[in-house]
Amino acid sequence: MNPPLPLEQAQARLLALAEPLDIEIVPVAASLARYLATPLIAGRSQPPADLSAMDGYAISGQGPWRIIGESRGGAPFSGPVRSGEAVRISTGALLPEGSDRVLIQENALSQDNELTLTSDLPAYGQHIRRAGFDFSSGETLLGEGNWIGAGQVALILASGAGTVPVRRKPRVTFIDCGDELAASPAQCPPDRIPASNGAMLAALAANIPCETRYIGPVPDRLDALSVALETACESDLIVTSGGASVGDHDLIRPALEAYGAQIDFWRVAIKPGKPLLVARKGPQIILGLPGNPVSSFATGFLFMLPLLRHLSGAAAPLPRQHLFHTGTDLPATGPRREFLRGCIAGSTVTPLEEQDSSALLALARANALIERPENSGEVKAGTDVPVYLLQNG
Ligand SMILES: Nc1nc2c(c(=O)[nH]1)N[C@H]1C(S)=C(S)[C@@H](COP(=O)(O)OP(=O)(O)OC[C@H]3O[C@@H](n4cnc5c(N)ncnc54)[C@H](O)[C@@H]3O)O[C@H]1N2
Ligand code: MOO
Repeated sequence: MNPPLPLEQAQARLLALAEPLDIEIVPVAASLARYLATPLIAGRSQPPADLSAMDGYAISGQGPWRIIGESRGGAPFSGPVRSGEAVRISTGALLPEGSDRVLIQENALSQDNELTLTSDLPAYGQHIRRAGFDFSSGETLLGEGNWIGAGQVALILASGAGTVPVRRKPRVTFIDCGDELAASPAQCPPDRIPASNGAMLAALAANIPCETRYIGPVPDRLDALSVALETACESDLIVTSGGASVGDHDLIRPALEAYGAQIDFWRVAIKPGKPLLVARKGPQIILGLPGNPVSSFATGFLFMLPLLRHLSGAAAPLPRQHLFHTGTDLPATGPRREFLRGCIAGSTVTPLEEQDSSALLALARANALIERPENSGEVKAGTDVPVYLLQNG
């Protein structure tokens, strides 16, 4: 039996197994939470001309001024402004030719088309947004693999694009495996437990646009597991949970072999989540996550989400760490990298008391995973520790 892989090696191996999916062109509104498949190049400049940043008067010279017209959004003033002249102007309106600054209306008095100052003269160029100061036509605005959020949606539209190239959405099938699992939480016999991992993993993936499907719970029988895997044969990714360990009824490995998948690696030196199994069949990837709910969650967070981001074309698919002070002393660790469920309050993260890999109450109360390096000594309260932010509370 090979020793468990170190975390970074296992993550790199998983991502190297799969290519980002094919490119499709979608309307900008449909690109939210996806990743740019090509760099974004500006098709226009923003602003397209010098604009006023305030409501007031575009002026030329020292004043007083004679008001000769108006420039407003969508209706610019045509013609030049000469020294001693002013044009009424709105925020965002085109600056008339010849005006060299904008006087805000709070600092001016207008009477019978005569404009006078009630405060200091604005400096040359004041309250003017110069053409192209935000971006210029032909400029690279965002790189390939950039995530598309609200700000990016606005930038893509402003750059002159109505559509955007992204990777097609991954098709994912979640399969819950185990004789002990009940499909209905409300009608769960005393010797069973409600199946919750598949729904939890689908929820974990909900921020990444995917086409998802659920199968289960599937009993611990090779024939039943084979049917489930065959049913999911069109998926880009199959995520199973349970049956990944060494027990007599842990059948994911033989079921995958019968399905024709090649096992790439099994077991990672992390706690929880050691018995993670990774396999592929052609372009399809299969993640066999451990059944313990917190182990499933941790491997979902550290492996499934990065893989989904990678398939979706993300430039940086791995989760990001942040530093927080630990609120309590943290015990020494063994040969596995540990991920403690913790709660962040202000700049402090405190591990929950219950760290068993089946403990759902502590998982639901956590909003962070605290990373503890393998073979590390005890850490004192107040020390900075690396933390992954969760979205469940
Ligand atoms: N002799 C050894 N035993 C175990 C080892 C080991 O190295 N040697 N590893 C342990 C570790 S670590 C983990 S993690 C678990 C993982 O086991 P499996 O992936 O085989 O999971 P199961 O045995 O099927 O289930 C474990 C536990 O989780 C519950 N479960 C399973 N699926 C679901 C689901 N969909 N929803 C909710 N709960 C689920 C299941 O009822 C069990 O209680 O193995 C250790 N054993
Ligand atoms: O890895 Mo298991 O996940 O320690 O319980």
